[in-house]
Amino acid sequence: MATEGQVITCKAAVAWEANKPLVIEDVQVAPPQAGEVRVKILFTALCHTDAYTWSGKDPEGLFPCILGHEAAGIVESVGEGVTEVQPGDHVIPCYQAECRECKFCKSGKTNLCGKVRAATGVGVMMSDRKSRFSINGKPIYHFMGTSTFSQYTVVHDVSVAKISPQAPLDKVCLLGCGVPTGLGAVWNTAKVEAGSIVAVFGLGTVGLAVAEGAKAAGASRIIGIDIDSKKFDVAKNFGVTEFVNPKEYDKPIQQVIVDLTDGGVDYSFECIGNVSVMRAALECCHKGWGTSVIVGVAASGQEISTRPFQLVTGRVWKGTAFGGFKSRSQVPWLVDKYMNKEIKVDEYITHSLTLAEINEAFDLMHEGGCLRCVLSMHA
Ligand SMILES: NC(=O)c1ccc[n+]([C@@H]2O[C@H](COP(=O)([O-])OP(=O)(O)OC[C@H]3O[C@@H](n4cnc5c(N)ncnc54)[C@H](O)[C@@H]3O)[C@@H](O)[C@H]2O)c1
Ligand SMILES: N[C@@H](CCC(=O)N[C@@H](CSCO)C(=O)NCC(=O)O)C(=O)O
Ligand SMILES: [Zn+2]
Ligand SMILES: [Zn+2]
Repeated sequence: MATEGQVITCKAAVAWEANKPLVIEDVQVAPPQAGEVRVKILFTALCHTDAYTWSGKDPEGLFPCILGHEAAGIVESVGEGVTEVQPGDHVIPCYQAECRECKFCKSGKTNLCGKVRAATGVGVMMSDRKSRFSINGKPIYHFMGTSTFSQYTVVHDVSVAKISPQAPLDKVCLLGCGVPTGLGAVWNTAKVEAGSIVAVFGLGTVGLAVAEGAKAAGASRIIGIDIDSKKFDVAKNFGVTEFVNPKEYDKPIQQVIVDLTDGGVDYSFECIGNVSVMRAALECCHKGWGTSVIVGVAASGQEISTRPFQLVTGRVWKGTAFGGFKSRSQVPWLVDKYMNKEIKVDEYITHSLTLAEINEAFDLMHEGGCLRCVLSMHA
């Protein structure tokens, strides 16, 4: 049955309130308006940022909402004026938009885009500042401009990357967030050179992708730091050469790393979202040139600190969103790299469940053995 122009009623996981179990509801999804695309989501993974917003600690977290931002699907219909995708195209929704026209996109200095950010931060679509999701007339907020925990979602046309129709959607959904973030933190933000010594704090999906990116960049040592020693076996497969568990030392972890590396690392990456670890990650960098990249998302109200002397003496503190990748231009390229076996994706998928099992999937995420859990949306 043709659905174009019609309201679609489908299943979605609704976060009614912070920290309360998600509820699978029948949700009405309005047709896409001008500049919008309605996507049938086939697979979505869970990322820690979904859990962060769900926890109520995200200043941009509005309820009720439909979370989810690491997914893949097929375009169902497009609104007026949409030219770059059409029904049937295989796509990855992109929480970091790329309009190619705004001050940010034209700067050549950042992957951040300003076109729809103000709307996506408050859970609505840009054209009329309204949601396309509702339940019996009650609006449900969008999330990150993607809301992929729904069988159908509506996104801005600047927030969708068209990918190879050959790519397996149950795998490449991961290229919507965690894996590109880690790879890009190394390749785009830090620009790690061959021979570098790298420290990775946090060996979840993002940290492991940092390790993978650092290995590809030719790093000579990749030191993985995690409070869960079970992570090390897996981490070796992603390029980590040495493992440090801070719990096994009395001295501060930055001192441990400095002692291990004759003065500090060339590059460090914080992939946890813990502001104390962010400080340690900066302070374990080598005097004169060491660069630390903040990747983890810390809760509202948290602040970073260090002695300014750390920066005066040449250390550099940076951050990255989506690894600095320009989403619409580079996600298709990442998909092709995966298809050519140049980057890992399958190895990050430890669990597969269905949309109906989403609360179990979040429980799994908080257990050490889970990297990414992929949900089949129409099973
Ligand atoms: N900047 C971005 O664009 C971006 C994109 C995706 C995810 N993120 C963020 O990156 C972070 C990591 O995401 P993930 O999915 O890999 O998370 P994860 O929870 O799977 O991994 C975090 C790891 O850190 C370890 N850890 C926790 N506390 C620690 C400590 N004090 N010292 C050392 N290790 C510790 C955990 O054992 C775990 O292995 C999250 O904060 C997420 O929100 C940011
Ligand atoms: N709303 C949060 C911001 C969270 C955040 O920093 N998000 C990252 C992506 S995390 C993906 O897992 C990001 O891209 N930030 C840049 C942006 O949002 O434009 C808060 O306010 O704390
Ligand atoms: Zn994410
Ligand atoms: Zn832009």
